[in-house]
Amino acid sequence: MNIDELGAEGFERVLLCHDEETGLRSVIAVHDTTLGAALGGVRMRPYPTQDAAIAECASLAKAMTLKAAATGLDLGGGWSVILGDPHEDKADALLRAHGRAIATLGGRFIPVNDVGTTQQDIAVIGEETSPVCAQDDPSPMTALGVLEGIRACVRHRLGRTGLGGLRVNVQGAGHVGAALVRLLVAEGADVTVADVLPARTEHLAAETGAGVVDPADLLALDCDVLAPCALGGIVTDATIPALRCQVIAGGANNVLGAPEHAQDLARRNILYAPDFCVNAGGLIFLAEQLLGHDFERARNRVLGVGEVIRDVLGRADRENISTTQAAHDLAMTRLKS
Ligand SMILES: NC(=O)c1ccc[n+]([C@@H]2O[C@H](COP(=O)([O-])OP(=O)(O)OC[C@H]3O[C@@H](n4cnc5c(N)ncnc54)[C@H](O)[C@@H]3O)[C@@H](O)[C@H]2O)c1
Repeated sequence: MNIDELGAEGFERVLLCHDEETGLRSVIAVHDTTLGAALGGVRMRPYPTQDAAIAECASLAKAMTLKAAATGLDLGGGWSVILGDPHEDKADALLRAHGRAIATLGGRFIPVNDVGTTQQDIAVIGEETSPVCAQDDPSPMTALGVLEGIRACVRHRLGRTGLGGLRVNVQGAGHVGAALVRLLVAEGADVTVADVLPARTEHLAAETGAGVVDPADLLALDCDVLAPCALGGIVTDATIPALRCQVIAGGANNVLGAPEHAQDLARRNILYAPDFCVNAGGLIFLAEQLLGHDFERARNRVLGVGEVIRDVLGRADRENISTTQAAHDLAMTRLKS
C-alpha cells in the first residue's frame, strides 16, 4: 500500500492511498479533531479526475467539522472517498485495504456508510480498523432531522405550522430521500420525487402515492420546498435562475456549488437551510450510539435539529447575514470556546 500525505492547508491530515494488489484508490481527509475523533462517510463513486476526488473529500470533511460543532457534538470532521464504480469495482479485499489505510490514523477517523457504500461494507472495513459505525443505518434519522428543519423553515418563511398540503420536491430516492418522502407523505405534504434510477421512484410512488418526475425537470418545478437528497453541488449559477421554490432544505451534503451562492439564493428570496445543520440527524444519532445512549434518547436529540435551524434563521435575520454565515458562526463559536 502506498500512502501519500498531501499536506493540505487547514487540514490535520489528507491521505492519498493506492493499493496495487486490490486496485484501491482512495482519499481520507481529517479536517479538525478539536472536539473529538472525526466521524465521516465513506463515499464510493467514479470521479472524472483524482483532483476532483480530493476536492470533494476535503470539502465534505470540512462540512463534518461544522456539522458536529454547530449541533453541539463532541466529534471532529473527516471524510473518505473511494474512486470507482460501486456496482462494478467494489470488493471485500478493496474495502479491507481502505480499512488498513484508515487504521494508520489510529482511530482519529471513524467511518460510516454514504453514497455508494452500505453498513455491510463498513463492517468489512471494520475488520481492519476500529472504531467504525456499522450497526444501524443513520439515514432514517437524517430524514427525521430534515423534516424538523423543513418545519422550522416553513414556519419562518411561510408562517405555516403544519406540513399538510405543502408542496415538496425531493431530489433523490435513496436512503435519505425515500425516508424523507415517507415522513412528508405521513404529514399530508404533496410530494414529488425524482431519481436517476427509475426503479427507486417507481417503488416509492407505488408505496406512498408521491408524484414522480424526470430528474432533469425537478429543480425548475414549482414548489414550496426543494429537498436535495442526492449528490451535492446542485445550486449553481446555471440552476439558480430556474429555481421555483421558497425554501431549500434537504439531506444532501454540500448543496451549494460555491459559498457565494448563499447570497444569490437570499437575493432571490429563497430561504436556504444550511446543509451541515439540517442534515445532522444521522450524525447526532451515531454520536448518541457511540455514547451508549438508547434509541429514544437519540431520537429526541435528533428532533433538536429544528431548534438548531430556528437558531440559525434567527441569527441570520438579526445580524443581516446569510443563513450559511450564521450557521458557520455558530459552529466557529463552539470550536473556539
Ligand atoms: N445517509 C445519511 O444518513 C446521510 C447523512 C447526512 C448527509 N447525507 C447525504 O445525503 C445524500 C444522500 O445520501 P443517501 O445515503 O440517501 O445516498 P443514496 O446513495 O442512498 O441515495 C442517493 C440517491 O440519489 C440519486 N441521484 C443521484 N444523482 C441524482 C440526480 N441528479 N437527480 C436525482 N437523483 C439522483 C441516486 O440514484 C440515489 O438513489 C448524500 O449527499 C449524502 O452525503 C446522508
